[in-house]
Amino acid sequence: MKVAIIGASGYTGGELFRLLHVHPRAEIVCATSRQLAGKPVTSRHPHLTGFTDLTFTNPEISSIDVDVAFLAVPHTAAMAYAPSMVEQGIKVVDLSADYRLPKDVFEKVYGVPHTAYFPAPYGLCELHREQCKNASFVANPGCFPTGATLAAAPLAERAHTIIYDSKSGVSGMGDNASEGSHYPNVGDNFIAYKWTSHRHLAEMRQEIGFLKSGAKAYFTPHLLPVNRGILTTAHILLNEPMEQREVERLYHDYYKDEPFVRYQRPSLNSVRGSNFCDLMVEVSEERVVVVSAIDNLVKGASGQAIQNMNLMCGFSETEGLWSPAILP
Ligand SMILES: NC(=O)C1=CN([C@@H]2O[C@H](COP(=O)(O)OP(=O)(O)OC[C@H]3O[C@@H](n4cnc5c(N)ncnc54)[C@H](OP(=O)(O)O)[C@@H]3O)[C@@H](O)[C@H]2O)C=CC1
Ligand SMILES: CC(=O)N[C@@H](CCC(=O)OP(=O)(O)O)C(=O)O
Repeated sequence: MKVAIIGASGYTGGELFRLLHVHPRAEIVCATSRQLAGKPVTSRHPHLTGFTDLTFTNPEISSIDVDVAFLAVPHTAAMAYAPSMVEQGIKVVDLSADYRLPKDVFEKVYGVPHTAYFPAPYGLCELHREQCKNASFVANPGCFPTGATLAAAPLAERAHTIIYDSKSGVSGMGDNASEGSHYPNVGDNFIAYKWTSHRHLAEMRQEIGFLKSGAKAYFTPHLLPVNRGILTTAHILLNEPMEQREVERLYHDYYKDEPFVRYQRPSLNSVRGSNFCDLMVEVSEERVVVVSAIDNLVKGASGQAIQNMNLMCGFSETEGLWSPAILP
């Protein structure tokens, strides 16, 4: 498969390169960056030296001849590319938020008009696998909703309230420097942000609805002084109390055929660089605490995007992704 990465100079673009290099069926032939057009990809991504001779090009999509494209561009930018690429017969995985929500919800949450809306499967593979198989376009989920929804899914139907408390590494902000990502403001520090109003809450609530749960969901994100990873503590308040063993069995059964969900004590170290989501439960009367860990750039973005590409193209879901995490 010939592959294009639109937005290849960013973090998720660089991670797509690293992961696709070992994918047996993918060859990256196009990597775009408007600011770095004409420069070698390795000038931005030295980790790729020896693995690619490509130079960045401008995203002139009418002349791109590929089978698959990843849109690794900021939200509101993807809608400028998605419709015409799909029309050209290219299979597209969009890493941005542009097609994750219905049009009216997107416009409310993101505060901008959606100028090129069409409905798309939501690419949380464990929940929406059938819609993603053979699809020509998939909206890859947000990083926080991925870890949070996987933590809550098996119990959602039995809950009346779900509170997600998440901590993210700084690469979740992308590679644009800002006051919030400035080292002295992040290193040796720990903050909550958008305490009650983060845009990912809409995706989390959408998935709770998909799971036929009437539970109310709430979300507070925090910024951890690490590069990669998201640890989510989901407090799930049940309609009826359950025993520890019963909840454990429920989680084991729910995820028994899922290659990328592991039932074990979660930590960022155990998932870093991998496409795994690790999770574990502890029950106290009506409250179940589920903790999940993912790498925001892999299962939270580029790895899950490749998992979706595999589904869309009829490949084995683990192809190119079956590797363990990197230890510190
Ligand atoms: N970082 C993360 O953990 C996650 C990110 N995502 C989403 O993935 C997408 C990419 O994120 P990330 O890699 O972190 O972002 P970065 O800011 O690191 O990179 C963005 C890339 O998009 C390009 N770009 C920016 N504007 C446009 C435009 N209008 N048209 C074409 N290309 C453009 C940039 O290059 P240039 O400006 O030179 O063209 C750059 O290559 C975003 O939508 C993000 O929300 C999703 C899950 C997790
Ligand atoms: C740490 C950090 O800033 N994280 C980002 C979310 C990361 C992400 O990729 O979300 P989208 O895919 O929806 O853009 C944030 O809170 O907005």
